[in-house]
Amino acid sequence: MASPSTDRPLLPEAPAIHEVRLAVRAWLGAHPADAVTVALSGGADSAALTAAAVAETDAVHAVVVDHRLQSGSEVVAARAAEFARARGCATVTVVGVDVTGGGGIEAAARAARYRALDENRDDRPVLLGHTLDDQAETVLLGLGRGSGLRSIRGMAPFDPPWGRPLLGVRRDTTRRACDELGYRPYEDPHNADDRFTRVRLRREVLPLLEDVLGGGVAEALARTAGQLQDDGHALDVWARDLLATARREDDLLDTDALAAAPAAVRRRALRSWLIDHTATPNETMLRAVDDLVVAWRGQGPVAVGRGPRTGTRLVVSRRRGTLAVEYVDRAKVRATGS
Ligand SMILES: Nc1ncnc2c1ncn2[C@@H]1O[C@H](COP(=O)(O)OP(=O)(O)OP(=O)(O)O)[C@@H](O)[C@H]1O
Repeated sequence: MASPSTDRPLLPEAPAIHEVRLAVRAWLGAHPADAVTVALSGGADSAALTAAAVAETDAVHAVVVDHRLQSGSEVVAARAAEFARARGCATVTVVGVDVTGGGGIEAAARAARYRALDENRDDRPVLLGHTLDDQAETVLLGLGRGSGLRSIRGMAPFDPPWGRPLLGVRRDTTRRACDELGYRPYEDPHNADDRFTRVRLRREVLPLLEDVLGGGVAEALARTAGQLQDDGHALDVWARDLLATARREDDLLDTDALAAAPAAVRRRALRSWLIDHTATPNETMLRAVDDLVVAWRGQGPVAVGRGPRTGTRLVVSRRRGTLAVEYVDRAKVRATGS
Protein backbone atom coordinates (compact mmCIF):
# COMPACT_ATOMS: atom_id res chain seq x y z
CA MET A 1 0.00 0.00 0.00
CA ALA A 2 1.50 3.33 -1.00
CA SER A 3 -0.23 5.39 1.64
CA PRO A 4 2.04 7.28 4.04
CA SER A 5 3.25 5.34 7.04
CA THR A 6 3.68 7.57 10.03
CA ASP A 7 5.34 4.75 11.98
CA ARG A 8 8.41 4.76 9.74
CA PRO A 9 11.20 6.52 11.60
CA LEU A 10 12.87 9.56 10.05
CA LEU A 11 16.60 9.73 10.47
CA PRO A 12 17.48 12.87 12.40
CA GLU A 13 21.09 12.68 11.22
CA ALA A 14 19.96 13.04 7.61
CA PRO A 15 18.00 16.32 7.56
CA ALA A 16 17.75 16.63 3.78
CA ILE A 17 16.32 13.12 3.32
CA HIS A 18 14.06 13.89 6.24
CA GLU A 19 12.68 16.91 4.38
CA VAL A 20 12.18 14.97 1.14
CA ARG A 21 10.44 12.17 3.02
CA LEU A 22 8.09 14.60 4.71
CA ALA A 23 7.18 16.03 1.29
CA VAL A 24 6.50 12.54 -0.11
CA ARG A 25 4.55 11.60 2.99
CA ALA A 26 2.36 14.72 2.64
CA TRP A 27 1.77 13.97 -1.05
CA LEU A 28 0.78 10.36 -0.35
CA GLY A 29 -1.52 11.58 2.41
CA ALA A 30 -3.28 13.93 -0.03
CA HIS A 31 -3.33 11.43 -2.91
CA PRO A 32 -3.51 7.88 -1.53
CA ALA A 33 -2.62 5.12 -3.99
CA ASP A 34 -2.10 1.36 -3.69
CA ALA A 35 1.28 1.68 -5.38
CA VAL A 36 3.32 4.33 -7.18
CA THR A 37 5.65 4.47 -10.15
CA VAL A 38 8.68 6.75 -9.81
CA ALA A 39 10.21 8.33 -12.91
CA LEU A 40 13.93 8.02 -12.23
CA SER A 41 16.48 9.77 -14.43
CA GLY A 42 19.40 9.18 -12.10
CA GLY A 43 19.63 12.94 -11.39
CA ALA A 44 19.53 14.29 -7.84
CA ASP A 45 15.84 15.22 -7.78
CA SER A 46 14.40 11.90 -8.90
CA ALA A 47 17.02 9.90 -6.95
CA ALA A 48 16.11 11.66 -3.70
CA LEU A 49 12.45 11.20 -4.59
CA THR A 50 12.93 7.47 -5.19
CA ALA A 51 14.80 6.94 -1.92
CA ALA A 52 12.18 8.91 0.01
CA ALA A 53 9.27 7.08 -1.65
CA VAL A 54 10.77 3.68 -0.83
CA ALA A 55 11.26 4.80 2.76
CA GLU A 56 7.65 5.96 2.98
CA THR A 57 5.84 3.07 1.30
CA ASP A 58 6.32 -0.55 0.28
CA ALA A 59 5.11 -0.42 -3.29
CA VAL A 60 7.44 1.71 -5.39
CA HIS A 61 8.09 0.76 -9.01
CA ALA A 62 10.89 2.65 -10.75
CA VAL A 63 10.95 3.39 -14.48
CA VAL A 64 14.13 4.69 -16.09
CA VAL A 65 13.88 6.02 -19.65
CA ASP A 66 16.94 5.73 -21.88
CA HIS A 67 16.57 8.34 -24.65
CA ARG A 68 19.60 6.87 -26.45
CA LEU A 69 20.66 10.33 -27.61
CA GLN A 70 24.20 10.35 -26.20
CA SER A 71 26.77 7.61 -26.31
CA GLY A 72 26.93 5.89 -22.96
CA SER A 73 23.27 6.65 -22.19
CA GLU A 74 22.74 2.97 -21.40
CA VAL A 75 25.41 3.21 -18.69
CA VAL A 76 23.59 6.18 -17.11
CA ALA A 77 20.30 4.26 -17.23
CA ALA A 78 21.87 1.11 -15.78
CA ARG A 79 23.41 3.08 -12.93
CA ALA A 80 20.04 4.69 -12.12
CA ALA A 81 18.39 1.25 -12.19
CA GLU A 82 21.07 -0.09 -9.88
CA PHE A 83 20.37 2.74 -7.44
CA ALA A 84 16.63 1.94 -7.51
CA ARG A 85 17.31 -1.75 -6.81
CA ALA A 86 19.70 -0.92 -4.01
CA ARG A 87 17.10 1.36 -2.40
CA GLY A 88 14.56 -1.47 -2.51
CA CYS A 89 12.11 -0.60 -5.31
CA ALA A 90 9.61 -3.41 -5.90
CA THR A 91 10.37 -3.44 -9.63
CA VAL A 92 12.83 -1.54 -11.81
CA THR A 93 12.22 -1.12 -15.54
CA VAL A 94 14.58 0.44 -18.06
CA VAL A 95 12.81 1.52 -21.24
CA GLY A 96 14.74 2.47 -24.37
CA VAL A 97 12.94 4.98 -26.62
CA ASP A 98 13.46 6.27 -30.14
CA VAL A 99 13.39 10.04 -30.15
CA THR A 100 12.00 11.23 -33.47
CA GLY A 101 9.74 13.99 -34.74
CA GLY A 102 9.84 17.72 -35.32
CA GLY A 103 9.69 20.61 -32.88
CA GLY A 104 13.25 20.25 -31.56
CA ILE A 105 15.12 17.39 -29.96
CA GLU A 106 14.28 18.47 -26.38
CA ALA A 107 10.55 18.50 -27.03
CA ALA A 108 10.73 15.20 -28.91
CA ALA A 109 12.69 13.59 -26.05
CA ARG A 110 10.17 14.86 -23.52
CA ALA A 111 7.24 13.54 -25.56
CA ALA A 112 8.92 10.14 -25.94
CA ARG A 113 9.72 10.07 -22.21
CA TYR A 114 6.18 10.84 -21.09
CA ARG A 115 4.81 8.28 -23.54
CA ALA A 116 7.18 5.61 -22.21
CA LEU A 117 6.34 6.45 -18.60
CA ASP A 118 2.63 6.31 -19.37
CA GLU A 119 2.96 2.96 -21.11
CA ASN A 120 4.93 1.46 -18.22
CA ARG A 121 3.08 2.81 -15.21
CA ASP A 122 0.58 -0.07 -14.87
CA ASP A 123 -2.24 2.23 -13.83
CA ARG A 124 -0.21 3.70 -11.00
CA PRO A 125 0.39 7.43 -10.50
CA VAL A 126 3.83 8.47 -11.75
CA LEU A 127 5.92 10.54 -9.35
CA LEU A 128 8.20 13.10 -11.00
CA GLY A 129 11.09 14.91 -9.32
CA HIS A 130 10.19 18.51 -10.21
CA THR A 131 11.28 20.80 -7.40
CA LEU A 132 10.42 24.26 -6.09
CA ASP A 133 13.22 25.65 -8.27
CA ASP A 134 11.70 24.09 -11.41
CA GLN A 135 8.38 25.65 -10.44
CA ALA A 136 9.93 29.09 -9.87
CA GLU A 137 11.70 28.94 -13.25
CA THR A 138 8.46 27.96 -14.99
CA VAL A 139 6.60 30.93 -13.47
CA LEU A 140 9.38 33.38 -14.28
CA LEU A 141 9.67 32.13 -17.87
CA GLY A 142 5.91 32.42 -18.31
CA LEU A 143 5.85 35.98 -16.93
CA GLY A 144 8.75 37.03 -19.14
CA ARG A 145 7.01 35.64 -22.20
CA GLY A 146 3.67 37.22 -21.43
CA SER A 147 1.97 33.85 -21.08
CA GLY A 148 -1.46 33.32 -19.62
CA LEU A 149 -2.50 31.70 -16.37
CA ARG A 150 -2.18 28.24 -17.89
CA SER A 151 1.57 28.71 -18.04
CA ILE A 152 2.37 30.96 -15.08
CA ARG A 153 0.42 28.80 -12.67
CA GLY A 154 3.25 26.32 -13.12
CA MET A 155 2.99 22.59 -12.57
CA ALA A 156 0.25 20.95 -10.51
CA PRO A 157 1.12 18.69 -7.55
CA PHE A 158 -1.18 16.08 -9.12
CA ASP A 159 -2.32 16.18 -12.71
CA PRO A 160 -3.28 12.52 -13.09
CA PRO A 161 -1.36 10.39 -13.65
CA TRP A 162 1.55 12.80 -13.00
CA GLY A 163 2.39 13.48 -9.36
CA ARG A 164 4.95 16.03 -8.16
CA PRO A 165 5.60 15.63 -4.44
CA LEU A 166 8.72 17.85 -4.42
CA LEU A 167 7.26 21.16 -5.59
CA GLY A 168 7.89 22.57 -2.12
CA VAL A 169 11.46 21.23 -1.85
CA ARG A 170 14.54 23.17 -2.98
CA ARG A 171 16.88 21.57 -5.54
CA ASP A 172 19.70 22.12 -3.13
CA THR A 173 17.92 19.84 -0.65
CA THR A 174 17.72 16.93 -3.11
CA ARG A 175 21.46 17.28 -3.74
CA ARG A 176 22.18 17.18 -0.05
CA ALA A 177 19.85 14.19 0.30
CA CYS A 178 21.95 12.35 -2.30
CA ASP A 179 25.10 13.24 -0.35
CA GLU A 180 23.48 11.81 2.76
CA LEU A 181 22.67 8.63 0.82
CA GLY A 182 26.21 8.38 -0.50
CA TYR A 183 24.89 8.57 -4.06
CA ARG A 184 26.62 10.67 -6.71
CA PRO A 185 23.78 11.86 -8.97
CA TYR A 186 24.00 12.00 -12.74
CA GLU A 187 24.61 15.53 -14.03
CA ASP A 188 22.81 16.16 -17.30
CA PRO A 189 25.25 18.15 -19.49
CA HIS A 190 22.29 20.24 -20.69
CA ASN A 191 21.96 21.66 -17.20
CA ALA A 192 25.30 23.42 -17.68
CA ASP A 193 24.66 24.56 -21.24
CA ASP A 194 24.10 28.33 -21.40
CA ARG A 195 22.41 28.04 -24.77
CA PHE A 196 19.26 26.93 -22.97
CA THR A 197 17.06 29.78 -21.73
CA ARG A 198 16.16 27.90 -18.58
CA VAL A 199 19.83 27.38 -17.70
CA ARG A 200 20.57 31.11 -18.01
CA LEU A 201 17.49 31.92 -15.99
CA ARG A 202 18.72 29.57 -13.26
CA ARG A 203 22.31 30.73 -13.30
CA GLU A 204 22.00 34.44 -14.04
CA VAL A 205 18.50 35.84 -13.63
CA LEU A 206 17.32 34.20 -10.40
CA PRO A 207 20.54 35.00 -8.46
CA LEU A 208 20.30 38.61 -9.70
CA LEU A 209 16.68 38.84 -8.60
CA GLU A 210 17.61 37.36 -5.22
CA ASP A 211 20.30 40.00 -4.94
CA VAL A 212 17.97 42.87 -5.83
CA LEU A 213 14.91 41.68 -3.90
CA GLY A 214 16.72 40.31 -0.89
CA GLY A 215 16.26 36.54 -1.04
CA GLY A 216 13.32 34.17 -1.05
CA VAL A 217 12.51 34.88 -4.71
CA ALA A 218 12.23 31.23 -5.75
CA GLU A 219 9.88 30.53 -2.82
CA ALA A 220 7.85 33.64 -3.68
CA LEU A 221 7.49 32.59 -7.32
CA ALA A 222 6.45 29.09 -6.26
CA ARG A 223 3.90 30.65 -3.88
CA THR A 224 2.50 32.65 -6.77
CA ALA A 225 2.15 29.41 -8.71
CA GLY A 226 0.28 27.81 -5.80
CA GLN A 227 -2.20 30.70 -5.61
CA LEU A 228 -2.73 30.73 -9.36
CA GLN A 229 -3.29 26.97 -9.35
CA ASP A 230 -6.39 27.54 -7.23
CA ASP A 231 -7.61 30.43 -9.39
CA GLY A 232 -6.95 28.46 -12.56
CA HIS A 233 -8.83 25.47 -11.20
CA ALA A 234 -11.90 27.64 -10.45
CA LEU A 235 -11.83 29.07 -13.98
CA ASP A 236 -11.49 25.57 -15.47
CA VAL A 237 -14.54 24.37 -13.54
CA TRP A 238 -16.62 27.40 -14.64
CA ALA A 239 -15.49 26.94 -18.23
CA ARG A 240 -16.58 23.30 -18.16
CA ASP A 241 -19.99 24.31 -16.80
CA LEU A 242 -20.32 27.02 -19.43
CA LEU A 243 -19.56 24.55 -22.22
CA ALA A 244 -22.22 22.19 -20.88
CA THR A 245 -24.76 25.05 -20.82
CA ALA A 246 -23.85 26.48 -24.23
CA ARG A 247 -23.61 23.18 -26.13
CA ARG A 248 -26.44 22.49 -28.59
CA GLU A 249 -27.00 19.40 -30.70
CA ASP A 250 -24.35 18.63 -33.34
CA ASP A 251 -21.84 20.19 -30.96
CA LEU A 252 -22.78 23.74 -31.92
CA LEU A 253 -22.30 26.43 -29.27
CA ASP A 254 -24.98 28.98 -28.41
CA THR A 255 -23.46 32.45 -28.75
CA ASP A 256 -25.91 34.12 -26.32
CA ALA A 257 -24.95 31.67 -23.56
CA LEU A 258 -21.27 32.28 -24.30
CA ALA A 259 -21.62 36.07 -24.45
CA ALA A 260 -23.23 36.16 -21.00
CA ALA A 261 -20.10 34.66 -19.37
CA PRO A 262 -17.02 36.63 -18.19
CA ALA A 263 -14.30 36.83 -20.84
CA ALA A 264 -11.79 34.64 -18.96
CA VAL A 265 -14.35 31.83 -18.57
CA ARG A 266 -15.65 32.18 -22.13
CA ARG A 267 -12.20 32.04 -23.74
CA ARG A 268 -11.28 29.01 -21.66
CA ALA A 269 -14.48 27.27 -22.74
CA LEU A 270 -13.82 28.14 -26.38
CA ARG A 271 -10.25 26.91 -26.15
CA SER A 272 -11.21 23.53 -24.74
CA TRP A 273 -14.07 23.15 -27.27
CA LEU A 274 -11.56 23.85 -30.07
CA ILE A 275 -8.95 21.46 -28.69
CA ASP A 276 -11.65 18.77 -28.47
CA HIS A 277 -12.02 19.31 -32.21
CA THR A 278 -8.27 18.81 -32.76
CA ALA A 279 -7.73 22.53 -33.33
CA THR A 280 -4.47 24.13 -32.26
CA PRO A 281 -5.54 27.70 -31.50
CA ASN A 282 -2.99 30.39 -30.66
CA GLU A 283 -3.96 33.59 -28.82
CA THR A 284 -4.75 35.48 -32.05
CA MET A 285 -7.03 32.71 -33.33
CA LEU A 286 -8.75 32.43 -29.97
CA ARG A 287 -9.45 36.17 -29.90
CA ALA A 288 -10.82 36.03 -33.44
CA VAL A 289 -13.16 33.18 -32.43
CA ASP A 290 -14.16 35.14 -29.33
CA ASP A 291 -14.95 38.12 -31.58
CA LEU A 292 -17.43 35.93 -33.44
CA VAL A 293 -19.29 35.84 -30.11
CA VAL A 294 -18.85 39.31 -28.61
CA ALA A 295 -17.89 41.53 -31.58
CA TRP A 296 -20.09 40.05 -34.29
CA ARG A 297 -20.23 42.11 -37.50
CA GLY A 298 -20.75 39.33 -40.03
CA GLN A 299 -17.11 38.23 -40.25
CA GLY A 300 -16.18 35.06 -42.19
CA PRO A 301 -14.82 31.78 -40.82
CA VAL A 302 -11.77 31.83 -38.55
CA ALA A 303 -9.03 29.28 -39.32
CA VAL A 304 -8.04 27.36 -36.17
CA GLY A 305 -6.02 24.45 -37.53
CA ARG A 306 -5.16 22.20 -40.44
CA GLY A 307 -7.62 19.99 -42.22
CA PRO A 308 -7.19 16.25 -42.83
CA ARG A 309 -6.08 16.83 -46.45
CA THR A 310 -3.68 19.29 -48.07
CA GLY A 311 -5.51 22.46 -48.92
CA THR A 312 -8.15 22.09 -46.23
CA ARG A 313 -8.51 24.03 -43.00
CA LEU A 314 -10.36 23.60 -39.74
CA VAL A 315 -12.47 26.72 -39.25
CA VAL A 316 -15.04 28.18 -36.87
CA SER A 317 -18.06 30.00 -38.34
CA ARG A 318 -21.01 31.75 -36.79
CA ARG A 319 -24.47 30.87 -38.12
CA ARG A 320 -27.88 31.75 -36.68
CA GLY A 321 -26.66 32.40 -33.15
CA THR A 322 -24.37 29.38 -32.95
CA LEU A 323 -20.69 28.61 -33.49
CA ALA A 324 -19.79 25.60 -35.64
CA VAL A 325 -16.41 24.03 -36.26
CA GLU A 326 -15.85 22.34 -39.63
CA TYR A 327 -13.36 21.59 -42.40
CA VAL A 328 -13.35 23.78 -45.51
CA ASP A 329 -11.11 24.46 -48.53
CA ARG A 330 -8.26 26.83 -47.75
CA ALA A 331 -9.31 29.00 -50.69
CA LYS A 332 -12.67 29.59 -49.06
CA VAL A 333 -11.03 30.78 -45.85
CA ARG A 334 -8.84 33.19 -47.80
CA ALA A 335 -11.81 34.48 -49.76
CA THR A 336 -13.58 35.41 -46.55
CA GLY A 337 -10.47 37.15 -45.30
CA SER A 338 -10.07 35.17 -42.06
N1 LIG B 1 15.35 9.69 -18.46
C1 LIG B 1 14.39 9.75 -17.54
N2 LIG B 1 13.81 8.61 -17.08
C2 LIG B 1 12.81 8.65 -16.17
N3 LIG B 1 12.33 9.80 -15.66
C3 LIG B 1 12.86 10.96 -16.07
C4 LIG B 1 13.90 11.00 -17.03
N4 LIG B 1 14.21 12.30 -17.25
C5 LIG B 1 13.41 13.03 -16.47
N5 LIG B 1 12.59 12.24 -15.74
C6 LIG B 1 11.58 12.64 -14.75
O1 LIG B 1 11.11 13.94 -15.05
C7 LIG B 1 11.45 14.84 -14.00
C8 LIG B 1 11.76 16.19 -14.57
O2 LIG B 1 12.91 16.10 -15.33
P1 LIG B 1 13.42 17.30 -16.19
O3 LIG B 1 13.32 18.55 -15.38
O4 LIG B 1 14.69 16.93 -16.83
O5 LIG B 1 12.30 17.24 -17.26
P2 LIG B 1 11.66 18.35 -18.11
O6 LIG B 1 12.11 18.15 -19.48
O7 LIG B 1 11.85 19.66 -17.43
O8 LIG B 1 10.19 17.80 -17.94
P3 LIG B 1 8.87 18.61 -17.98
O9 LIG B 1 8.49 18.70 -19.39
O10 LIG B 1 7.92 17.72 -17.21
O11 LIG B 1 9.12 19.95 -17.34
C9 LIG B 1 12.61 14.15 -13.29
O12 LIG B 1 12.75 14.59 -11.96
C10 LIG B 1 12.22 12.70 -13.38
O13 LIG B 1 11.23 12.38 -12.41
